[in-house]
Amino acid sequence: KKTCKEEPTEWPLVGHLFGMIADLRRPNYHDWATVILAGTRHNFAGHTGLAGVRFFVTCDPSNVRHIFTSSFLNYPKGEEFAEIFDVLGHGIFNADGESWQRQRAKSQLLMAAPRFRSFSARCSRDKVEKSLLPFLAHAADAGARCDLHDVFLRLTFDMTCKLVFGVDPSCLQIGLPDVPFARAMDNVLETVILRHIIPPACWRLMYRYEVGPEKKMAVARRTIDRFAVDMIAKRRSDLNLHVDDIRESPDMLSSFICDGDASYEFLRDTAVNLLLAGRDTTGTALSWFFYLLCKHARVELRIRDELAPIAATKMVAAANDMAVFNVTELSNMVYLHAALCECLRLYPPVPFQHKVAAHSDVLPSGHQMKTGDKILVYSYSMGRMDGVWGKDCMEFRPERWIADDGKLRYEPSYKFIAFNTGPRTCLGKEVAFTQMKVVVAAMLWNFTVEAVPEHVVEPKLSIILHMKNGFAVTMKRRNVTDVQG
Ligand code: HEM
Repeated sequence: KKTCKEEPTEWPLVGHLFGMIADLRRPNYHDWATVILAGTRHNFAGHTGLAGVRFFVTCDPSNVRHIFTSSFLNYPKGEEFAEIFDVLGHGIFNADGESWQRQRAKSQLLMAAPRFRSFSARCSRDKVEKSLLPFLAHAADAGARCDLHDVFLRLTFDMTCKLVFGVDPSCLQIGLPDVPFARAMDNVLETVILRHIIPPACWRLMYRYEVGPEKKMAVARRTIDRFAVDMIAKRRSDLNLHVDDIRESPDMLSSFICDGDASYEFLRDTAVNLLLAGRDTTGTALSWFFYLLCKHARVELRIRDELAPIAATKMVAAANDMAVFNVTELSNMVYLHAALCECLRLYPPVPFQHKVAAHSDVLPSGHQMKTGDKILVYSYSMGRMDGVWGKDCMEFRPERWIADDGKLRYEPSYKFIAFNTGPRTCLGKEVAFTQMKVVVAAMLWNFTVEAVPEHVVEPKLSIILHMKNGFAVTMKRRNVTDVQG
């Protein structure tokens, strides 16, 4: 018997499988999952009878804390996850156990180093100044519509390539060149979600014979591998040409090569994992942020008010000059930080995460897990539960992140799981905030972004919360000398 009428129908033999496949046609799968989780008190247990697979979907903070932290070792990602995401090879996202620990320790050491942090801050500012602002100014002057989602994914792809390879492929430029790697990555992410639902034997066969959605996957994998080979070869030859500079290059690939981890397989897997981690997440977060600002002029004004005293210290002489901000200048902008967190609560770029029960266990919600049970932790739904965030949980209200003393309010990461929680917490959180703040400040100060009214914005069915139809906007310059008064 259904607890909530939106639940997929359970059929004899095949369990919830057909119901879930039929529901793939829904315009917003994540909203549907959210309605079910709200109606089932945050937890839904199902099975796909044929293969005997049991799955459990949860957005219950006490379960999340148990799965990701207190019983972390009992809930690895599992072999099936690694197979579904085979494009990521043995990289950090796919790894469990000792291999994950080794990779995490290495990346953490590198990303926490002051040299890497200042490299990341410098790259973000330079990219905004030299690519993003000129691109948007051109769009504004031409009065043309642009797809802001595409612009941000190009921007964050360039930024991430610079951090990972030390090379900026300049995908964000006037004329918007074709980016085969990015297209391939989008195809991978779309196909991967089907692999979560279609029985493994079926999708493996489809992949082998390159039919149906798996054809796109096979083609995409070849494109991704070609890109990685080219970038690694280029970096190696650059480094060989300037042998003395190898240890000075702050990008991640150079550091790994210097550490002696130079096997092609390791470098390829690391690079592809980091590109996915950096490009899609931050680009997606920025897209939803501007989507929300277009609907909440009040929030946009408050961020501009917060920026005004910083902008006043900058000399902007001519009407068309544009102000650019350093991340250190923005470090005290509490409202901007709160608004970004509020956007990540409602639109987490990674809408759900995948775990498996290594041994039987009982969750804090009382649900019994058996060895091999699949678990989907639904971050998207967690941000939209009134039992977790209060009756106004569907409202975009940055103020909820600000305490009475005007400082940022602490929210535990098992409740705000956009960056994950526990030992596998996102390693790029600081890089991501740096990039987002520098981009938002420069765009809001120099431009007005207007959403094209008739354009429908909704999430794509993908493991990243991409926008299905993009985000059509028009840009208008703000006269910075006037507003500085
Ligand atoms: C708004 C931006 C971002 C969000 C929302 C985000 C979110 C996440 C989430 C949810 C995970 C866990 C994924 C999983 O275990 O399946 C994760 C892991 C990770 N993220 Fe991020 N991320 C962001 C930006 C970045 C950036 C810019 C980088 C690096 C340049 C990065 C590097 C990583 C790495 C290396 C991991 C793996 C950690 C591990 O497994 O131990 N992330 N991130």
